[in-house]
Formats: sequence, C-alpha cells, structure tokens
Amino acid sequence: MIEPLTPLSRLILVTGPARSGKSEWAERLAKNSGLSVIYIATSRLDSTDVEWQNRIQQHQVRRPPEWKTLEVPVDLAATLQAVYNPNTCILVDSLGTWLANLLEEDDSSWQTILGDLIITLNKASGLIIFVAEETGWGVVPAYPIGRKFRDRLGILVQKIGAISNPVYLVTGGHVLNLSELGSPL
Ligand SMILES: Nc1nc2c(ncn2[C@@H]2O[C@H](COP(=O)(O)OP(=O)(O)OP(=O)(O)O)[C@@H](O)[C@H]2O)c(=O)[nH]1
Repeated sequence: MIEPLTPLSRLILVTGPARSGKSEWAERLAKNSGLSVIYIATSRLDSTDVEWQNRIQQHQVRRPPEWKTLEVPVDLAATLQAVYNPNTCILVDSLGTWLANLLEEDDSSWQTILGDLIITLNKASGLIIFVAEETGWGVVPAYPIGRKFRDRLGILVQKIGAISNPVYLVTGGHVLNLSELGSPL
C-alpha cells in the first residue's frame, strides 16, 4: 500500500470529521509502513473527564505494544525535530487538538509556530502521518475564539496538505485518496 521510502521525508495527511475512523486509517498506514512507529498524542489528559480518559485508553489498547507514545500538547516542531529519522514513522494525532492547545497564542506568535512547523517538515526524514479534523462545513461560529480555531485549522490543513502525498479524506465509512482526485491549489 505504501510506496518505498526515499531518505527524504514523506508526509501523509488523513483528514475527516469526528468519529469518522480517520485515526484508525492513519494507524493502519503506520502499521503497513514496516517502520518503527512513534505515536505523538497532542491531546491533554484531563483528570476530571472520565469519558475522555476512557476514549484515550481505548486508543492506547488498540496500538501495537511496540509503538512508542509521546504526549506532546504544544511543542510539536521541536519534538518532531528531536525524533524524526529515515527508519521511523511518526504518527501525529491530531492537528486539531494541537491547535486547540495553542489557541491562546496571539496571531504573530501563531505565524511563527506555523512557520517553524513547515520548516521542520521540509527538513525531516522518514515518514510522518498527520491526522486532522475537518471543521468549517457548518455555520460561521458566532464567537471569536470559534472563528479563530476554524480559520487557523483550515489554513494549517491546507499548508500540510500542499506538501503531503497522499492526502486522504475519511468520511461516510469510506477512505478517499484526494491526491488521486485533484491537485493542491
Ligand atoms: N494524551 C493522550 N491522548 C491520546 C492518546 N492516544 C490517543 N489520544 C488522543 O485521542 C484523540 C482522538 O480521539 P478520538 O475520540 O478517537 O477522535 P475522533 O475524532 O472522535 O475519532 P476518529 O475520527 O475515529 O479518529 C486524539 O486527539 C489523540 O491525541 C494517549 O496515549 N495520550
């Protein structure tokens, strides 16, 4: 399913709505890569939210025991820089939760954080798979923080999508390879 790797980095983007199965598809790609896998979880563990803890536990049980897990709510570019290498597949789940953790950043530092991530990806080696949430297909949020999240996620997914191949959309119980259907803007 996955083509032979070059020493240069290869990026894959898996996007889709909530509960679409996008994480599961991304995990399947990571397993099939034949590389050693580092799973980067961007969500924060909330000790007061039992339902969230249960969801995360289901993820942990589902992952092969040999995968290494890193919990990285904020410092994504620095962590990627520290761990990427030609023999490793890094699975980042997810860009939406990472962005939510950064939401308080002002616009100028957000531009720097985004720039640092893209620079890191351009220098990276090995395979990096990003999971991202699709938002913004509904109404414009009536509150500023909602609009900021929606706009930033849209731009982030577009930028990562432009340098990823393939880009998958998981929805309606199906996986669509968008790279076969269209080209980046
Ligand atoms: N902190 C932490 N978070 C984790 C861990 N494993 C998974 N997660 C988080 O779980 C979240 C995904 O939760 P899901 O409930 O499957 O997401 P979903 O969008 O509803 O479902 P799918 O579209 O099916 O993937 C991501 O934000 C991950 O970061 C872990 O070991 N630690």
